[in-house]
Amino acid sequence: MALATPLRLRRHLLLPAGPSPATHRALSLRRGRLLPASLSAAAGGRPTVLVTETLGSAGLDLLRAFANVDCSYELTAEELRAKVSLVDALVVRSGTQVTREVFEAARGRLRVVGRAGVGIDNVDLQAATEAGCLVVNAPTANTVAAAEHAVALLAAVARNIAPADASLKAGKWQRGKYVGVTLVGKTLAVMGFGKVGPEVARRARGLGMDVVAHDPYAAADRARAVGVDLVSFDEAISTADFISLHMPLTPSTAKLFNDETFARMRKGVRIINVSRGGVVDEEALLRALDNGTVSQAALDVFTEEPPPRDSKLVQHENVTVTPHLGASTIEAQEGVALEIAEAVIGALRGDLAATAVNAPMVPAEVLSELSPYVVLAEKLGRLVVQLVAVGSGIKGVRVVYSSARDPDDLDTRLLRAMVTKGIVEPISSAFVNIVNADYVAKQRGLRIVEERVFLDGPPEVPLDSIQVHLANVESKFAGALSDAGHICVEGKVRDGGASHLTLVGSLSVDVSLEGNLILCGQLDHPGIIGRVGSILGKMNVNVSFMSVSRTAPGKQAIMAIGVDEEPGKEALKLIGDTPSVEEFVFLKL
Ligand SMILES: NC(=O)C1=CN([C@@H]2O[C@H](COP(=O)(O)OP(=O)(O)OC[C@H]3O[C@@H](n4cnc5c(N)ncnc54)[C@H](O)[C@@H]3O)[C@@H](O)[C@H]2O)C=CC1
Ligand SMILES: O=C(O)C(=O)COP(=O)(O)O
Repeated sequence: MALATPLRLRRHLLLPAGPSPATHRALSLRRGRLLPASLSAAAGGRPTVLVTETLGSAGLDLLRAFANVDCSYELTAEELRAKVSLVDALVVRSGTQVTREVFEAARGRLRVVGRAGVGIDNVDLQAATEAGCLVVNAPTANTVAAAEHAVALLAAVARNIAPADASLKAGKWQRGKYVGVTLVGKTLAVMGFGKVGPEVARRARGLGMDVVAHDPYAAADRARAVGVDLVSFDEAISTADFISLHMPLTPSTAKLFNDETFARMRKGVRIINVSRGGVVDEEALLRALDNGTVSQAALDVFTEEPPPRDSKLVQHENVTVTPHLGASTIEAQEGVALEIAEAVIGALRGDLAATAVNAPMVPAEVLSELSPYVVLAEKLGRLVVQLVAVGSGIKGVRVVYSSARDPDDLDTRLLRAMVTKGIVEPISSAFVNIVNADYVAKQRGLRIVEERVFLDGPPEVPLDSIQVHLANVESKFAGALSDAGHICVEGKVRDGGASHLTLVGSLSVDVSLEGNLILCGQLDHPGIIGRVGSILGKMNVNVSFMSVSRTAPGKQAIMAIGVDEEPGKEALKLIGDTPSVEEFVFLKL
């Protein structure tokens, strides 16, 4: 649950990387680097942020200090699609539909969607994830504004403020018509007890109301702390005089308030909705208003916004409406604008405020600790996929982490994402990042299984080694097959954070994973190392590392040679022709 000080809750994540123009390469998580360089530094230009709805000025100023900001309000869907491929980030409120078509039109450039507010029902999260586009929101700065608006509407309906005001302005003086009801002693059901719900509950308690709440995911002790009982949906709606809605619009809350649920409410109930219009079946509400089940409703939100001019619901004499004003206070708008500007800038830089909606969040300290292993994981992925024989599809990937850490203290999501990135990117046009790694793996039918090997010892070091196994595939390098017949590579992080290859198949090696690698499988005979070394020397290929391992003297051996340059065809042929060299493979890291 986010707290009231979101700016201090900075978390980090690997920035989404997508297929993008060269000038935006800087954003992608480049091999060998944990965090992407900032756009401005590496691309020689500033990122561009498109803002499609009014945003508090302090937030705009913050964005402008970091990026080119294009404020284009009231764009048509077509205009938005045309602009979105020219920007790195998009900042919206509830009035912009960020659909799958928008992500498709972005053609990989759009990296971040910032929702300056809470509800993200106007953003197609699945499409964002598939596109590797991060979605962040500003979930805390408008909480109080929304709660105050709900309470304002609650009091307004109880005392007929809106119709009485209209009547007097129309020249009438109808004191008898607008007799209200008191709030003291009445029961309010707060539906949804996240951030706004409790604020409404607290205020309603202050007005002398009895408050119950329903939220399938809320903790009872949190509710009790504000003097509220958490009750079942049925109990809440059937005992309340007033019902205030504070849940998100999701497939399971859509039209939750319908003919059937209205029928279970107390006759004459009053309903306040400052959440989302879609949680109410508006036609059913109209019927309930007409038959008196619901005596009054106060609506800030509508299924379609703005609602049609002739909407019977809006025009209904027992309905009080506002045009989605819940978050519209000066203070809340300054707050969300700052909150979202911070989050968007952080995400463009490669770190993230604690408000990612479609990506795992990794605390900064965890990220910093895991950073060398993140690099290693990607390199092992790249290595292992190059060992697969052409035409032998990969299905199952087993990643084995050896560690003395308690499983709860080792967050492997990042590592899994990077193994996936390493495996998928060399063999496809897909760009993989932490947002879309699991999705991309699933799409490609890659089943990634993670296993832990528990080591004794002090848990200061997060990991001893990472192994990547590919089962049921043929290898172009027989020496990469383990005794179980899997392609297997293992790596460790050595002092100073360097990635090392420590196992190929079932043979231990020790070679730094920098530059490129030649693996030779040979019979362990004298002179081979020298011969291969001199071939490379003659061809001007600098050897950075060499490691040899054998099953037994005179038997099968593997030579792992790190090389700075890519050897030419002739050099590779000469290596292959070297007596006793049975096979070899050149691998790009
Ligand atoms: N009208 C406006 O301008 C504003 C509207 N909102 C809307 O208000 C709603 C609440 O906002 P927050 O409290 O910040 O969100 P939140 O995410 O903190 O809380 C929502 C709560 O609803 C609960 N919930 C989910 N399904 C439920 C169900 N079937 N029945 C009951 N509870 C359920 C969740 O467990 C969660 O605790 C959101 O829809 C948001 O978009 C928020 C701010 C301004
Ligand atoms: O934050 C929310 O969920 C809201 O509904 C506020 O919407 P708005 O930013 O005012 O369009």
